Amino acid sequence: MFELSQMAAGRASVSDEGELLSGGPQSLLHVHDAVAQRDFEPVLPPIPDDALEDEEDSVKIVSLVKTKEPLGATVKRDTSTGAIVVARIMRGGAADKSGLIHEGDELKEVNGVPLEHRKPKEILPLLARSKDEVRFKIIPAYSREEMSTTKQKLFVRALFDYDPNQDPSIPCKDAALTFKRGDVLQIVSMEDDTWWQACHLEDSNGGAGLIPSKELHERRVALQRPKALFQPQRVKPPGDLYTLLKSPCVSLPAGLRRSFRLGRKSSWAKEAARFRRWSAGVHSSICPPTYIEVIPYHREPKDRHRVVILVGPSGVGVNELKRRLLISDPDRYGVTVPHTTREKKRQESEGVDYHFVSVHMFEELILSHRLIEYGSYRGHYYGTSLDSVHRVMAEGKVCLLDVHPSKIKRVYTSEFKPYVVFVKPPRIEELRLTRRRAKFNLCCLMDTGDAIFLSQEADFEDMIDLAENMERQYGHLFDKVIVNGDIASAFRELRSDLEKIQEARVQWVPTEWSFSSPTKARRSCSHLPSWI
Ligand SMILES: Nc1ncnc2c1ncn2[C@@H]1O[C@H](COP(=O)(O)OP(=O)(O)OP(=O)(O)O)[C@@H](O)[C@H]1O
Repeated sequence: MFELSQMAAGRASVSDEGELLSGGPQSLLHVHDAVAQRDFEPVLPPIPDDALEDEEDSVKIVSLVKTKEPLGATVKRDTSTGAIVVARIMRGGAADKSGLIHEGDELKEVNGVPLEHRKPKEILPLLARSKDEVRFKIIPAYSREEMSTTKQKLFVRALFDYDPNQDPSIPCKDAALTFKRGDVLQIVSMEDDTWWQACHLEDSNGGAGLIPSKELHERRVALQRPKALFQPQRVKPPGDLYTLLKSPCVSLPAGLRRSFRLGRKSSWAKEAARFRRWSAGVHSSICPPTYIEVIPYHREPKDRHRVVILVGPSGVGVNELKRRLLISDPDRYGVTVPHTTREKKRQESEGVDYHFVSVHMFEELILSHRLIEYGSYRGHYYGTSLDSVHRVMAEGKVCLLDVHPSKIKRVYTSEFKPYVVFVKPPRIEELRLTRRRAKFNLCCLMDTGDAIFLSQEADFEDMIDLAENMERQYGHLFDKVIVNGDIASAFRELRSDLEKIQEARVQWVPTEWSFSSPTKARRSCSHLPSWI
């Protein structure tokens, strides 16, 4: 490791300052004497003979003892002045720990060798040549006070995967941080607009690494997006569909039987998928998911469980996963009972299958904003109320909610603390294989007794397209993505993830939940305060 041995240029060393601050009145007198005798000063290396007169105030000589650990700094040439400056100090690295070299500092000399007219790559051999000690002559960029005010604790959850080995523009691969979507990172520096520095939460002792800044990632995604526009066979104007989508009853009721949703799928859902493809391609103004600011949440045993929201394109397997969770642990998981205005069937029970209400009562629920989502089917209303979620939570169960992602915002509050799982279809080959094996493509029986035949290939493509659009539009709200290829593996992964969440000592939740309740989740990056 490089260790600090001395610093110079007429300043007290860090440890001297510490002593000055820690004493009482006696110490103060002692310090006064010491200052009067000027014996507080560290032993300085001789001021270089060639130091310019006007540099004396600002030049600093820093000596570091050399060990095997790298210095943890990068240098670059300032294009306007030609000077060699410290481009980056890796947090937790040897240079950072020394506290004596900072970003923006100008390097004048290394071991007495002037750096004027040298290229950054010529500096490494100079460092390598030095044996026990490396001595830098530096013109500091900032005072130490300025530096300390810029440091804050900021935690974010990454909303995309990052592998520096796949990134040709990373300034230094070895200095980069690999992360996966969902990882919580501590941001330690945002001074650079393009490359931030962060460390993994579980690795807070380790050094920081470079990660793409929010702006950089957004720019990159925006550059990739035009590809979507060049798929002529898939881009289709919406026609009459816009009118349909503007209708107040387009959202999917939660807790409804699968057959209802499948029936819906064969009618407007396919067109909706095409519309969304078109609108996403043409009006791609939505910010891509980057990082969301999070804070720790320490769940107390008396606290209610977080609501688990399962979302995904129709037919992907949301209901199947929900069903398996309920069967696997009925004491732990519960589902809401929906409201409907249709007649009760003979075998059905009030409050078990549905809450059977009048149209007037249903409209009251709509007007009082007590419904998370609602829709109409064959002339009857169906909907899921906030109260029904409360009821499941009050039983001490984890409420499994299955809503369209546009409705997540209705429960995106500290009251429900939703944990959102996005169920995603696998690649088309696996989707074909697994669903054909399960004979899903052959025929689906509706609760009316009608059999509908699905045009399998188009459905698979629509499902994948819908999933992509959902992820693009609502990805910032997803805590977990489960790819539902093999149903048994997807279920195992989901169950173990939910158990981990419930048992975790600390959970990371959006910062905005700490400000108000209920809170509105906003999609636009520019408006969401915790979206950085
Ligand atoms: N991984 C899988 N492999 C094979 N079949 C699956 C898989 N996941 C789900 N299925 C089957 O696909 C069909 C549709 O699943 P499911 O009803 O859960 O979809 P959904 O996402 O709830 O869609 P909808 O809301 O339209 O009902 C069901 O018959 C289910 O058993």
